[in-house]
Amino acid sequence: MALMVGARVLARNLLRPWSRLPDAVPGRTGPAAGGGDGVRCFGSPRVLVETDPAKGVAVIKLKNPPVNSLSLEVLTEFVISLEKLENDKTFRGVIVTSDCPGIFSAGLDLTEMCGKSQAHYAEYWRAVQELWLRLYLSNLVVIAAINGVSPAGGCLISLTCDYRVLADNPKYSIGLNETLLGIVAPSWFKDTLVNTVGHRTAERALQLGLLFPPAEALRVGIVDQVVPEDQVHSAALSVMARWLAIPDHARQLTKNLMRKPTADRLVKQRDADIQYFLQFISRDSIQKSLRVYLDKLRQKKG
Ligand SMILES: CCCCCCCCCC/C=C/CC(=O)SCCNC(=O)CCNC(=O)[C@H](O)C(C)(C)COP(=O)(O)OP(=O)(O)OC[C@H]1O[C@@H](n2cnc3c(N)ncnc32)[C@H](O)[C@@H]1OP(=O)(O)O
Repeated sequence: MALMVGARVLARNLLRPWSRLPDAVPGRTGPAAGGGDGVRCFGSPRVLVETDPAKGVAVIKLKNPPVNSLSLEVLTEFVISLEKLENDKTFRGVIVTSDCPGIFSAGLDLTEMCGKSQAHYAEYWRAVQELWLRLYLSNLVVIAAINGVSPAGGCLISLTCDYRVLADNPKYSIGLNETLLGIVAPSWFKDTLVNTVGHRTAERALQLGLLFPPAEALRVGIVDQVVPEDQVHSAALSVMARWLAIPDHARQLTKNLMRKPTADRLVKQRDADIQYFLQFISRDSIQKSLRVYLDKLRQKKG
């Protein structure tokens, strides 16, 4: 039942005409994503989309302050924006970045996984799955311009992209640090990392919950390029131009060849994966770990 409610909510959101989204900001023109006129913006307050139709490129900027945590709303709005871009043949590439200074994304929203109902957990997890599937199998060239710290789910978002550019700032670490929270990265998180850095590096990184600073991130291959902070966006645009020089059909079929077997593993057992998540996240010991971790984050200031 819970699963059906979750699926219905997501389906309703996905099918809702864009212009009727409650938070939509349609047709606003704004400063160019890559310079020049004709850039149009749409999206929602939490997921801004700047489009440059002449270049065929869009920029998705996550804006969920203070830390760009991936709440249910952010996940849903992200999927809707992506789908809109996928369905508009004007666009061939998208850059994913953050509008929150110093933070790409703090990952999954811990408050969505703590002290909530089973129905809520199911709805939330389905939304996490949905975003991962959409990003991982996107026909667009997807480039991450990582302009801030990127733990756990934030790292996962960038791992689904075709290429990762990280700003060279020692504070901007990246990795799947789930074990440090007392939780476990699911198999498809693990697969995404293995496909990027190889089995041994992934095993060590996952068990130890490693967060890599830029130079190390580049060395292990969890990012493809490290550039000075003020050049992240221009570097992402240069990389985009190179990837867009490849004929779409050949690149897309090749991407599919590389990624579909991994995605299919989740698609085939999506409901079972949700049930597994429900069992895991509802355990008293896991809820306690999450509460302790959240309290530590909150007390940091005091
Ligand atoms: C066998 C298989 C089993 C399968 C079962 C599945 C199990 C579940 C798997 C789920 C996987 C989880 C992936 C995740 O993404 S979990 C999230 C991991 N994220 C983190 O560890 C990052 C935590 N945050 C930080 O380290 C820092 O906040 C920061 C990002 C470095 C920023 O530091 P800052 O000093 O600028 O800000 P800070 O004061 O810490 O935070 C400001 C407020 O934001 C709150 N907050 C931070 N992160 C989160 C978050 N991820 N979710 C929700 N809220 C967050 C923080 O509590 C502060 O709140 P407040 O202002 O004090 O109220």
